[in-house]
Parts: sequence; structure tokens; C-alpha cells
Amino acid sequence: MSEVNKRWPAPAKLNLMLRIVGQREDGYHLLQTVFQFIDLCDWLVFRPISDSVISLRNPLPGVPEDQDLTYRAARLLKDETGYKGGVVIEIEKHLPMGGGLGGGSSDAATTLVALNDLWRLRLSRERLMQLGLRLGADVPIFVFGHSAWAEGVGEVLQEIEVPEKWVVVLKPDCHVDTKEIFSSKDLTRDSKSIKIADFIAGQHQNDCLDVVRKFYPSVDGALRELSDFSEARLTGTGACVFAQFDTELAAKKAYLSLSRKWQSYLCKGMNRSPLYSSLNDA
Ligand SMILES: C[C@](O)(CO)[C@H](O)COP(=O)(O)OP(=O)(O)OC[C@H]1O[C@@H](n2ccc(N)nc2=O)[C@H](O)[C@@H]1O
Ligand SMILES: Nc1ncnc2c1ncn2[C@@H]1O[C@H](COP(=O)(O)OP(=O)(O)OP(=O)(O)O)[C@@H](O)[C@H]1O
Repeated sequence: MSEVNKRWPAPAKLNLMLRIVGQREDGYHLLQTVFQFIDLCDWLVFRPISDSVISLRNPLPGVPEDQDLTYRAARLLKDETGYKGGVVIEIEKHLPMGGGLGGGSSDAATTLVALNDLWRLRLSRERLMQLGLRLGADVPIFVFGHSAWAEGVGEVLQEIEVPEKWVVVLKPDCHVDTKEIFSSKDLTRDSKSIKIADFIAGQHQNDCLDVVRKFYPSVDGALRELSDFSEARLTGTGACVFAQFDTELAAKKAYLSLSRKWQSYLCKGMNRSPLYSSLNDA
């Protein structure tokens, strides 16, 4: 496929567990979390141009162009490498904002990886991850591109294989601001660290859950209804909640029942990000 019209995927992520084990001087929290992608994506098209201009063909409602994470990622690459050209970016948005699915972060990561390729910058994945961290704590995992056990603020990543189960995601009708949750006085910040084996044995807690369900009753409601079908969990700081299923049939049954009332998605877990399959097609 010609590069000009190539559509690059920006997948969503789930936090299959999320523990807050401390807090840094700068206020960022130290986490233990397990990231896995799902096959629900934003799609981006990049058209390189010779002018030193970065522009969005279809800016997102409510997000000033120069605040968009794709714009900021392109800007960061130009500033870091001195690249003289520009790009026109088109975003096909599917990931709900404020959903805990990492939509903006994933868009930023896809922009870093795609422009590194299209602009022939030849930066390493490690360098792109370092740059990604400057855009947000959730950006490195999307550049890393594989399911991971994460520590630090979310940038210390160890590749792991997690069962790729069917997933039903519900999006309650609210936008949860990540900063608001992490700033809450009620937030647990001193969970003890666990090992990967503890997670595999079933330790799935999300330390943001109590605060989010207290302040967002619609998240609480979605969790209760989803838990009728399977273990219901919160991803990130929400608002989205999810449940995993061993079979497509069981997932479809839950999805068809719940989608009458909730914005919902029937997805499949993915250990390898579709972004890198797409890169190999370049
Ligand atoms: C909750 C998660 O989605 C789990 O993957 C991430 O930790 C959040 O990642 P993110 O949305 O990219 O977060 P950022 O945009 O970097 O930070 C938004 C705000 O969340 C808080 N924040 C974020 C990550 C972190 N480890 N500790 C924090 O305290 C900070 O107040 C920060 O100002
Ligand atoms: N391209 C973009 N897509 C989505 N949000 C964007 C984008 N650019 C900037 N933003 C802003 O960033 C905010 C957070 O975006 P994002 O979708 O990553 O949060 P989220 O879905 O809650 O994921 P998480 O909190 O797990 O990182 C949005 O509410 C929006 O204001």
C-alpha cells in the first residue's frame, strides 16, 4: 500500500491490574500494572509535506490543535531531530476520551513510530519511548508495542505473555480525568508490591477503583451489571470497565445483553500491538 494513504493503528490498552505502591517527589505515582492491548483502535493517516508545518485535517472537538497529542508528538520529533519538513495528520477517532483506554497516548505513540519511519529519522524504539514519556505516562507502552508488566510511573516495562481473551468493555456516560483521581485524598497510595506470579494467581485489584466508583455512580453501575457475567474490572482511572471471557460465545452473550443500555465494545486481547504489524507493511 502506498505510504501516503496508509492507515496506521493506535490500539487501546487495558490495565489488567493496577497497584499504586508509592509517590515521587514530583507527585507522579509509582505503579505496578499489567498492560495488554485490545483490537479497538484509532486510525491515523500521515501525509508528509516539505513545509515545516504540522497540521491536523480534522482537529478533535474540544482539543486545541497544538494541544492534541499527535500534534505534540510530531512537534517533539521535529524539535529533537531538527527535521525540516512537516506533516498533515488525519485522525479517525474510535477510542472514547477519558475512558482509561489510553486513546490520546496511543495516538501520540503511533505518531512517533509512523513519522520516525516516514521521515526516515532512524531513532531507536528506546529513544522513541523516552520521548513518549515526555508526552505522558501511558505513551511508552504503546511505543514498546507488547503486553508488559510495568513499574515506575508506567515506563519500566518487562514483556510478558498474557492469555488473549475475549473482552467486553463498557463506557459509562462520563469522562474521568486521570489527574483528578490521582489527586484524591482517598486514593490508596501504599499498596505492597507483588510479583508477576501473584498477578497470574489472580491478584487483579485496581487501587483507583474505590475512588472512581465513589465519585462516578455510572461507573459503579456499569461494574455491577458487568459483574453478572464475569469478573468486572476498571481500566486505568476509568471511566471504562471491562470483563474477560474464555470463549467468544460467552463474550457475545454478555455484549448483546449489556449493549442495550451501555456504550459497549466486543474486543479481543492482543499481546502484540497491531502498530508493529503495520510498520512491517511499510
Ligand atoms: C492511569 C494510567 O492510565 C494507567 O496506565 C496511567 O498511569 C495514566 O497515564 P496518562 O493518562 O498518560 O497520565 P499523564 O497524562 O502522564 O498524567 C496525567 C496526570 O495523572 C497523574 N499521574 C499519572 C501517572 C502516574 N504514574 N502518576 C500520576 O500521578 C499526574 O497527576 C498527571 O499530571
Ligand atoms: N489525539 C487525542 N485523542 C484523545 N485525547 C486527546 C488527544 N489529544 C489530546 N487529548 C486530550 O488528552 C486527554 C486524555 O486522553 P486519553 O484518551 O489518553 O485519556 P484516557 O482515555 O483517559 O486514557 P488514560 O487515562 O488511560 O491514558 C483527553 O481527554 C483529551 O483532552
